[in-house]
Amino acid sequence: MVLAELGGSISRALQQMSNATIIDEKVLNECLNEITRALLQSDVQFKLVREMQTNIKKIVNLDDLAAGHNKRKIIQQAIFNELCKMLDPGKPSFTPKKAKPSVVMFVGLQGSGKTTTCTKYAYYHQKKGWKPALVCADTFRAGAFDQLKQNATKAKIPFYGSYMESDPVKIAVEGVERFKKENCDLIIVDTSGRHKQEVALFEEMRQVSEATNPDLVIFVMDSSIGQAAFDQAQAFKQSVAVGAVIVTKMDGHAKGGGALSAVAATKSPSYLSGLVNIWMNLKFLMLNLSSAVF
Ligand SMILES: Nc1nc2c(ncn2[C@@H]2O[C@H](COP(=O)(O)OP(=O)(O)OP(=O)(O)O)[C@@H](O)[C@H]2O)c(=O)[nH]1
Repeated sequence: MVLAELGGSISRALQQMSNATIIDEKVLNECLNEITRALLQSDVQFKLVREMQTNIKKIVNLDDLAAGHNKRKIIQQAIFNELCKMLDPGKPSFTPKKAKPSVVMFVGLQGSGKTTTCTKYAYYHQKKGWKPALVCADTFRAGAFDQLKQNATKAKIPFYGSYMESDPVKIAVEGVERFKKENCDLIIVDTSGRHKQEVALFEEMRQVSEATNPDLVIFVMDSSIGQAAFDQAQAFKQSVAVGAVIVTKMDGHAKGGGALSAVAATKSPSYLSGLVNIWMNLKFLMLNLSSAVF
């Protein structure tokens, strides 16, 4: 079930509950069962779903609610709060400020969507008045620089990279320095894809991070890996200071809920709570960057 469908199922369950003439235990249970089913179909961890159900039942004690209380509203609010709690790491993520240079480094598994998302992120901020720039520190994948260059050119965003240099640390430092001198206020460093078992590549990522001292490290994750995202997110978090998570490919995958809840479980301060907004804005870019991006 993709996220839009999950949203639809939850709304329908709440609507059915609201339409009931009398709100009793049976109606509440039916509504919770419907939501539980939808969350499990979206691959959300069973433990989280069960916790959510238990918490709502504790908050909404129908026997104790005196006549006159708006039971529908109380149930809706409790469900809303518990769903938000599932994705809320409890810490805000770093927010770049205009006219003050910020360095944002993108990390993640191979093919998770880092380069694509870097450009969307840069474009999104450019539209909001920032002066972004892109640095390609991916020296591992042939064609990575060309891909970033192509995307950046279409989006009219300055970029830096090299066909000759094989040291990503050197490229990242040079790019960041150059764009700081050019007064760019959002310098985005794209890195190679890597897996937690690739120790040398993890060390390289740590070095890029140490040399560029990013204000924010964004872990980009492909939603199709579902709950397996937890181990990977933990591994990245242990090597570099992951400060936000962007989940990609939510447009066509049934495991989006699993990926979201798994990443939330790592308690990274994240974009998760603002994900839908960011996603809507990024979708706009996809239309504009045409088939080169997708
Ligand atoms: N459907 C869909 N495809 C996406 C999305 N984000 C990226 N892709 C596609 O996924 C593929 C990999 O994306 P890249 O941006 O190259 O991934 P990457 O993480 O930079 O790849 P590496 O540098 O090799 O690790 C490309 O074909 C993208 O067009 C998304 O949100 N939805």
